[in-house]
Amino acid sequence: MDAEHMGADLERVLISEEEIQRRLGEIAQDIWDHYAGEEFLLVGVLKGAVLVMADLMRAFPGSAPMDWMAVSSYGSGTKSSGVVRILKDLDTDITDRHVVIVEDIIDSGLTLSWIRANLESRHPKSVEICTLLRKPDAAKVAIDCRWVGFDIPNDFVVGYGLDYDERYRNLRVIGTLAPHVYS
Ligand SMILES: O=P(O)(O)OC[C@H]1O[C@H](OP(=O)(O)OP(=O)(O)O)[C@H](O)[C@@H]1O
Ligand SMILES: Nc1nc2[nH]cnc2c(=O)[nH]1
Repeated sequence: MDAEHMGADLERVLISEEEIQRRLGEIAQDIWDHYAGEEFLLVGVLKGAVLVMADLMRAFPGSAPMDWMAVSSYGSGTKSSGVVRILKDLDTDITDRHVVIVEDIIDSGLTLSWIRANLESRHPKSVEICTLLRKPDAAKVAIDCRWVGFDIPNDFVVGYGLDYDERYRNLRVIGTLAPHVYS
């Protein structure tokens, strides 16, 4: 599908490219200041967080190591199943290290609450969460999230890493899909 058709599938743009980049710049500085020279490991959750990770880490004043996990929670549907399975685990031993989980979105919160508990059981020095998006009205479990880019309404969104059936991840904006896409 070409870019023009992808854009036409959006009903509404919720967050522009400029807004995303500006907010990630602010968060990057805040994370950097928070650890005050101590090393922290960025843990991205595949695949949605790929773009957040790329832009966040490039906004740091220095470098930070990264690692990735892949879990299954949504399949190809639009509802979280709540059943989380590790498809790819970390390459890194996080014992006694500061960890920042990097996510694209907290929706029901089920995925991140499971991942956080899993990582905490490995005895890290600390675990914090950074998410670009959060849907407060969709929360099924409370998540203590230190860095949130934007709170958004409880609608299914795509773009900037977020897909609908593997499409739209490469959109530079975040938006809702037009009804004709689902039918
Ligand atoms: O708060 P929750 O309701 O649990 O939803 C959030 C999860 O859903 C998305 O991943 P998805 O399973 O769609 O996989 P993907 O990142 O590979 O697209 C997102 O990246 C989070 O991991
Ligand atoms: N693409 C997409 N994936 C999600 N995973 C959890 N919530 C969402 C959402 O709103 N959009």
